[in-house]
Amino acid sequence: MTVSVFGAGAFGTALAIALAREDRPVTIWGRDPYAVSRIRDHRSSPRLPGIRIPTRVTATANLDRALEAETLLITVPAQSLHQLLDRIGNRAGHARVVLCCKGIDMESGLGVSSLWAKARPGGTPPAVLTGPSFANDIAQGLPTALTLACSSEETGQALQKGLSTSVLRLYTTTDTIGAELGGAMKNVMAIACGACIGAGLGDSARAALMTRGFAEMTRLATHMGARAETMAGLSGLGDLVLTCTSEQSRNFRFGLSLGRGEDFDPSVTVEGAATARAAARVARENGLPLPITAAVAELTTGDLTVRDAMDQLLSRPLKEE
Ligand SMILES: NC(=O)C1=CN([C@@H]2O[C@H](COP(=O)(O)OP(=O)(O)OC[C@H]3O[C@@H](n4cnc5c(N)ncnc54)[C@H](OP(=O)(O)O)[C@@H]3O)[C@@H](O)[C@H]2O)C=CC1
Ligand SMILES: O=C(CO)COP(=O)(O)O
Repeated sequence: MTVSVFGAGAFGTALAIALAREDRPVTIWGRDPYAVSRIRDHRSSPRLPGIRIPTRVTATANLDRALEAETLLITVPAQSLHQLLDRIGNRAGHARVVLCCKGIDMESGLGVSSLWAKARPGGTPPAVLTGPSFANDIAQGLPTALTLACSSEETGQALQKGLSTSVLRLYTTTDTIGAELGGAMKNVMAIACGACIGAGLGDSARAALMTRGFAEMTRLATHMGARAETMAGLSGLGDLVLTCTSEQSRNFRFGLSLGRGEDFDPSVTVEGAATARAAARVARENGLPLPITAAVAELTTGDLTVRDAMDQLLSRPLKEE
């Protein structure tokens, strides 16, 4: 199976490295010719410091060449997906598409697979690859387990076989909506948990946010047609645990900076900020109570302080769990 990765960032490069280590042919497409030449000529990426990219990884800025692969892994941030879709146009042909981005599109309020399907009516629905995995861990060859979601069981199994490696273990599901919303919403909860720890509110408060955040993720996802059990898997609970407890997470670190009142580098990809706003809007429109998500949305726009967010959440009416 030939694979092209679209997006020369941390995650795309890490996946390419994992496949190349097992002698699978893989090409990275990047929009920035400098980033591409750095991979091609120097075998390194500033987003994966200290990692050497195997020579079996090919890098190109030529979109048509990358689109010749049988499987296309899309690894740009969720808010950039519509731009990439416009750029690809109808040139993806019959390739199998696997979306690896974690977010809800701000403009449409759609998850990434729904956004792709809307832009390609009648086309083969894309698969989703998501779950607990830091790019740096994958690039180092550390053991990782992910969810490969595909509405077609047969295609899902073929992708599982083609993309698993001896240390990257893929589990299949047909619930693409559950998988993608779990991956999107755990970033929102990681910002909340980072803010909580940054403001010195303690580990008990973080555990409460993770648990009630998980309830919100499940409420939103099941409303959108997902299965509740998907949320308890790698793509939901698994990624929630990883991202809410590790300073390797950019979303968690962004939350920490909010809690500490510190600046955060705006060039760093923090998917949970836009996703919180998109999800809060979807929730309002559908009458779904997502109080943590709403608070994170307002925290990221500066409309709420961490202290006010805490007071707001604690003063909600008492209820059954
Ligand atoms: N990093 C991680 O540990 C993991 C990340 N993910 C997910 O993967 C996705 C990508 O994250 P990650 O790789 O870390 O992000 P990075 O910030 O490291 O890289 C993003 C890449 O996408 C490129 N890009 C952005 N917009 C466009 C566009 N419109 N067209 C083409 N390329 C574009 C950037 O190019 P340029 O440099 O030119 O801006 C850059 O190469 C996110 O949704 C993230 O949640 C999932 C699991 C783990
Ligand atoms: O998705 C991830 C881990 O599964 C990466 O998290 P961050 O985007 O917060 O770094």
